[in-house]
Amino acid sequence: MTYLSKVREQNPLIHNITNIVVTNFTANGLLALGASPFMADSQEEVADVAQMAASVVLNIGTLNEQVIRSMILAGQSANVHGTPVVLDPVGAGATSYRTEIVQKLVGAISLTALRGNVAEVANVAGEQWAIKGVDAGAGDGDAVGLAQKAARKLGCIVIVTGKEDIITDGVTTYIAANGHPILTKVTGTGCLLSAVTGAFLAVGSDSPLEAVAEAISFYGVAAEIAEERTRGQGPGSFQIEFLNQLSLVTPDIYQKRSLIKKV
Ligand SMILES: Nc1ncnc2c1ncn2[C@@H]1O[C@H](COP(=O)(O)OP(=O)(O)O)[C@@H](O)[C@H]1O
Ligand SMILES: Cc1ncsc1CCOP(=O)(O)O
Ligand SMILES: [Mg+2]
Repeated sequence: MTYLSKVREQNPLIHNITNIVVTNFTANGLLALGASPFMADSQEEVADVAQMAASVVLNIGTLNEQVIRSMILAGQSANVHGTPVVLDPVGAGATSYRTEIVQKLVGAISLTALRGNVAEVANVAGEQWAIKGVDAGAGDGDAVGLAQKAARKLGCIVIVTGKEDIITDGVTTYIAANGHPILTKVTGTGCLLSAVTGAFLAVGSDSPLEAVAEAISFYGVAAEIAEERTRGQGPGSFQIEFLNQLSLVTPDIYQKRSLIKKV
């Protein structure tokens, strides 16, 4: 059985503390997938929401001091209850504030997975890489080596996304090749992927690395099909069709199209 079918069967509750740019898109993407989104960031309730959730996804896209406190409360509540925690370090390294806050979060919370572009993951792991705002800058270093090093250093699964996606726990590494560059023309596709990773982890406690690898590969397959169906129409049509495909891609279609390999 695929983790995709488990997500659709179990409809896991995903607690998101995310940014103001992508909140609606993330909630709709999780619903399309078959998960149950809960966006909650008040300090007064985040520990309770994290306790009832099957997974907690923290995203630093639009930070403020209140939200940081909420992330720590939610993350620690998840840790106490053995609930997976995913961190998306949006823009880490773009400003010294973001760099400092990410270090505070990784010091206070035990992460299950970290998902970012190569520049963000490099910054979290204390390595050098160019960054441009919330996007990875130019760079042609060893992304696989960087991901593995980051996973070992942080003690969690690391997902580095880009043209190809790298998924590693520092020992076993997968490379996923599905996807399409048009994903970079829709804001929040990285953020939604971090939330989708949370949904697969929620049903994948038997084998978290394989659940994450499937999440990433599935997402790329859905994007490819959406692009094929909206070719020439631009990112707006793609965005809508992508949501459709998150709900329509079956385990069978996924398995036929998935291009993922262990390296
Ligand atoms: N050049 C590319 N070709 C194909 N897919 C891409 C490309 N760049 C990014 N993606 C895909 O876009 C999604 C978001 O990744 P990315 O752009 O790295 O994250 P972020 O938006 O957080 O910077 C992932 O599914 C990734 O595989
Ligand atoms: C544009 C922007 N600015 C702050 S958060 C954000 C969204 C980033 O989303 P993603 O990393 O998924 O492209
Ligand atoms: Mg991002």
